[in-house]
Amino acid sequence: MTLITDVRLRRVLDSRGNPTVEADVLTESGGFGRAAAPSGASTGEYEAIELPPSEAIAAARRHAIPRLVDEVYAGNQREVDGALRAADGTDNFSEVGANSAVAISMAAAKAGADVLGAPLYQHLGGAFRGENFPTPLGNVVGGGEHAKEATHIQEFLSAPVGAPSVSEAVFANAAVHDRISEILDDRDIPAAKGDEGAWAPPISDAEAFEVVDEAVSDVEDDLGFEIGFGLDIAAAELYDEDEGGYVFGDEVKSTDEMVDYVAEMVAEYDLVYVEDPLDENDYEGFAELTERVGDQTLVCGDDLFVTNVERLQDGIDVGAANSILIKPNQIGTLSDAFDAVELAVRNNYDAVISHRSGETEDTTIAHLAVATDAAFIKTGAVQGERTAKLNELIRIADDAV
Ligand SMILES: O=C(O)[C@@H](CO)OP(=O)(O)O
Ligand SMILES: [Mg+2]
Repeated sequence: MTLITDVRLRRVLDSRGNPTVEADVLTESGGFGRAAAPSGASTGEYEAIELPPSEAIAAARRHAIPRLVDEVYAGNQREVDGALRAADGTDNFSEVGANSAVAISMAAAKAGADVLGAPLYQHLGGAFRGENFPTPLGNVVGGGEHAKEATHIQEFLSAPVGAPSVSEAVFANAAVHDRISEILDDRDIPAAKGDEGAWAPPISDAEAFEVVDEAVSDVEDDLGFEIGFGLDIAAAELYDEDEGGYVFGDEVKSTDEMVDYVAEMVAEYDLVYVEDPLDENDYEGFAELTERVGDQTLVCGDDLFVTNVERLQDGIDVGAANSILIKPNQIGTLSDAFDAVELAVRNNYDAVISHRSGETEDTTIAHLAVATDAAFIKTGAVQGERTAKLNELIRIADDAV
């Protein structure tokens, strides 16, 4: 075990060109770890608080760093994360900022791995991890809060569930992304890209279903293994209480209509995954949908659970879903993210480790997915800050990290 001897914080760019927090953690024996906080656009109401990076850095320097330097061992993740929580003193990291907290938490884990001479996934998950790999969910068409003048549904996600290896799965998602641009071209539809590199064409959700279905089938035929697709509806962003439901342009769907719509899409397109199909406060609606389609598809809570064990437990109690999205920056530390995965797994929920729409080159979530033996990882299909994680998964599988 080696003591943390220095924590350095700085502002760096994220993929949207916004500043974010990067942390370096150094140890007595020369260990080093570096990590950066991602940032959401369609953030959940109950997420831990992201402060403006300069404020988060100043607060962490004042409150957190003195509790870590010469006090805590880098390899003891619970102690690192406990010190961060104690330094903050709130439930939601509103003093220190979840962005500073998560950057330090992840950098300390990397320093701990460095000291051991082990890859991060092994330090976090143990000696027997590294055999199973998550299926990557690749965002190939999208809109919502991630792109203007595009689909109402935030993400259409390619899901190569039959891929024989993680590398083939990663290339399959890139091929679906590419095939979609050809199909759009054939239909004379111009398409910009959204924040995560997905195509953001000015088409209806109904047409997007058709296009993605065609692309997925074509690539499935080419590659010879099963590729399905799924959605992140990000329904909290569509929900408007004053309008009395979910706003899809000129049409407003009531909760019952929304449940029917999603259930119909699951049946029609054999969807393998549906994230945030209803508002983040609607446990009941989630439970009704899960009752209807939970044996056919994953119903995943992102804004609903915000990687928070209390919200997850509430969901488990009412049967709200069968899967949880895990985003370390939604809760602030790796220990909290692990606790959420463990509670999920104990209750037969699949964990899906996820990026944010604002990302950096940081690859921690690739290791987290392998360390937790997660069923899926959602980290885009193309674009540098997304491929950083996908390529790291390929390296982990190749024993080359
Ligand atoms: O809703 C989501 O799942 C994410 C990532 O795709 O988006 P954001 O980071 O904007 O919350
Ligand atoms: Mg989401």
